[in-house]
Amino acid sequence: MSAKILDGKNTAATIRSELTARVKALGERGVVPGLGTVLVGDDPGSHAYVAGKHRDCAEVGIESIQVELPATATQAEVEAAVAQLNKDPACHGFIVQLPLPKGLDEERVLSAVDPSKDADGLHPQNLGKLVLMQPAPLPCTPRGCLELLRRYDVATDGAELVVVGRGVTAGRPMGLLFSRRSENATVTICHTGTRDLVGTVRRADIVIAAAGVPGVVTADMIKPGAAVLDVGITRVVGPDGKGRYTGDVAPEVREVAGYLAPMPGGIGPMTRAMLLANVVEAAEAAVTA
Ligand SMILES: Nc1nc(=O)c2c([nH]1)NC[C@@H]1CN(c3ccc(C(=O)N[C@@H](CCC(=O)O)C(=O)O)cc3)C=[N+]21
Repeated sequence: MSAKILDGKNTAATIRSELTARVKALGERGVVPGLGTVLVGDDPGSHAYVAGKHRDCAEVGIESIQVELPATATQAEVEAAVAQLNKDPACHGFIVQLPLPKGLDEERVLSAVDPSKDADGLHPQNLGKLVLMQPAPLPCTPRGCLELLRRYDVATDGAELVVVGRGVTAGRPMGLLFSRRSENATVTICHTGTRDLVGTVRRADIVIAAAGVPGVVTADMIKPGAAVLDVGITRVVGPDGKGRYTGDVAPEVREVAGYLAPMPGGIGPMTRAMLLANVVEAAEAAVTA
């Protein structure tokens, strides 16, 4: 039996149509939500991702504010771009596309973002609020995983949930989100120091693969019927010289898992949809403030 596909592409389209209605309601109150992006350098992957985000904005009626800087930009120049979006009233939320070119201090740049405009949910203050379980914009990838599981009625309450990867944008906040009382999963985070990766992942009812290591989650690690979400996305250059993307989940997993959020078509589109949701929510908060 092949896994039921958790279709992030379709679900994200549904979410965008729901957001379109909320953007229309904001428009009737004279507010057009705006998403800003700061893109530094010429990494082709980053350019493609940012272009996708602006396409999504156009579909939903969110205004796009794009700031592009050359790979040679200094720390001060990047921080000046952040300061400009912080004070731009048309921008309700923005992101600094990661990774930044070498030599730039990512943490300092992210700390410079106005926490109320942090569409990525990655500002230290908002990550702190996630620990404290206070209301704040949530990191888009964990929120996308949660939303996808909810919409397919995959229960998290009491589930053994194993995250592979401890990165700041996905793995680490994932554990915090799913261990909340409202999600109620028992969370384990695996990483390069994990002694028994196979045995640990095999206990999981829900596996979230977010290591950024192609194929690290293999079929022998999956308890039959488990839900598997592929969050990994690594650009690899094939023998033909063309770049393509690979997930963290090996293809054979599909035959063992009960549910699979594939890459592509799974968490990537959901991540983008949650970015839009964070911007719409920031604009709604600005109206009611
Ligand atoms: N500040 C910041 N915020 C991010 O959210 C962020 C980032 N930096 N840096 C890079 C990673 C990666 N990321 C992806 C989002 C969507 C897809 C996506 O939509 N992927 C499609 C395939 C590609 C496509 O069709 O365009 C899919 O999985 O179906 C991929 C990757 C966000 N990131």
